Amino acid sequence: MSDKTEPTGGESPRPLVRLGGVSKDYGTVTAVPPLDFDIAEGEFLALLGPSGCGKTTVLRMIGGFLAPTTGRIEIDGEDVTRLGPEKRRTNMVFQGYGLFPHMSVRANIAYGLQLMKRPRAEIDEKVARMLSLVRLEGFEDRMPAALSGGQAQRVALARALIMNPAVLLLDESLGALDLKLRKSLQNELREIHRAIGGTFVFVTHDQAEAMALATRIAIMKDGRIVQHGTPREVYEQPANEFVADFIGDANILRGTRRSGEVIVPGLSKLGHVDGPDGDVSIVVRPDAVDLLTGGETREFEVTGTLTSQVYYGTHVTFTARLANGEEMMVTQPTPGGPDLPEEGAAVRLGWHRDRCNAVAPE
Ligand SMILES: Nc1ncnc2c1ncn2[C@@H]1O[C@H](COP(=O)(O)OP(=O)(O)OP(=O)(O)O)[C@@H](O)[C@H]1O
Repeated sequence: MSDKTEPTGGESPRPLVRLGGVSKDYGTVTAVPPLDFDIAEGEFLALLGPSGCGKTTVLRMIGGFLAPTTGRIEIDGEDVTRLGPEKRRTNMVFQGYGLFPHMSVRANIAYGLQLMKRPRAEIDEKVARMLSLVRLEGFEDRMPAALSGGQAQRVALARALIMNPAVLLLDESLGALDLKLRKSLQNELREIHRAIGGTFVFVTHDQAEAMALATRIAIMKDGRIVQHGTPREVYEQPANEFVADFIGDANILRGTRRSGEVIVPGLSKLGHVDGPDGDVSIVVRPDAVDLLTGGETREFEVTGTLTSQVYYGTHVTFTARLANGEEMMVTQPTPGGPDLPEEGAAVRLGWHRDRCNAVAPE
């Protein structure tokens, strides 16, 4: 898997941000080894990965808050590698929002245009437009201390967007909010992205948030982008065990493949999936596994003992201990028919070949 996005032809969107061999060392520690990556105009890109994987470092280099150790950054065809944040057509929303506490909502939002000495009428008109975009009409005279977390976040967003940046950078900016507010702001952010058609780059370690917001997700590990694609692509076709495990829940069965047959120690012959001989891991999502109660068969099947069962109303989750001692997670829509098997019952589980992936083991 390459971490380079090559334009594939006339139809692919124009790259707006181009990172060419961009790396960052902190002293003797390489946080980001040389990275080649393009961000297309209009996309909502999530940089996703565990703590310390280098996502904030990449975001800050794009924004001009950190100078790369090597490489070149282009925005809209312009080499910005040596330009500071104020000279770039980027704008960053920080996690703590960074609102000026002694200024009203209106003054906070107007600040950038005021610095540029734009005419009063233009500022008033744009502030009004922003207040409407982030649904804060009527809040213009409030001071930041009198705002909720979600309102402060929206002011920070308006303050960044009023500058009409080519790229809006968001640094875990929903991180400080409670779950319910986060969800409603995720919806708003998505709507705002759609309404203005801008290019957003968002840093998060929360895979559910990345799935909810992004048009494309770049998954990072140890400073490298290990896979990028739409939320659906990275969920359904993870490139390796790390991605499978990081995005959603995954059952991972490690074994070997000979002439396409996958053999997992302790289990009988598992199934067939084309590919080269050698070590292989089969990744299957809990929602792809079926509990086989009748005579039905699947291309992949295992047997085990039901160890737990949780009823969630819309769906049920099971855990089964397989013959090799490993656990398998299963999620099923709540069946309307017969009773569910009891804990301790022998179960047969199976899935279709096109619902699993063979990936290289870690
Ligand atoms: N100023 C610094 N000096 C030395 N090392 C640093 C510095 N800033 C970051 N690092 C290291 O560089 C690596 C990448 O850090 P970075 O903040 O980009 O990760 P991250 O993925 O954004 O993590 P988090 O989600 O925890 O913010 C980490 O190992 C971190 O410890």
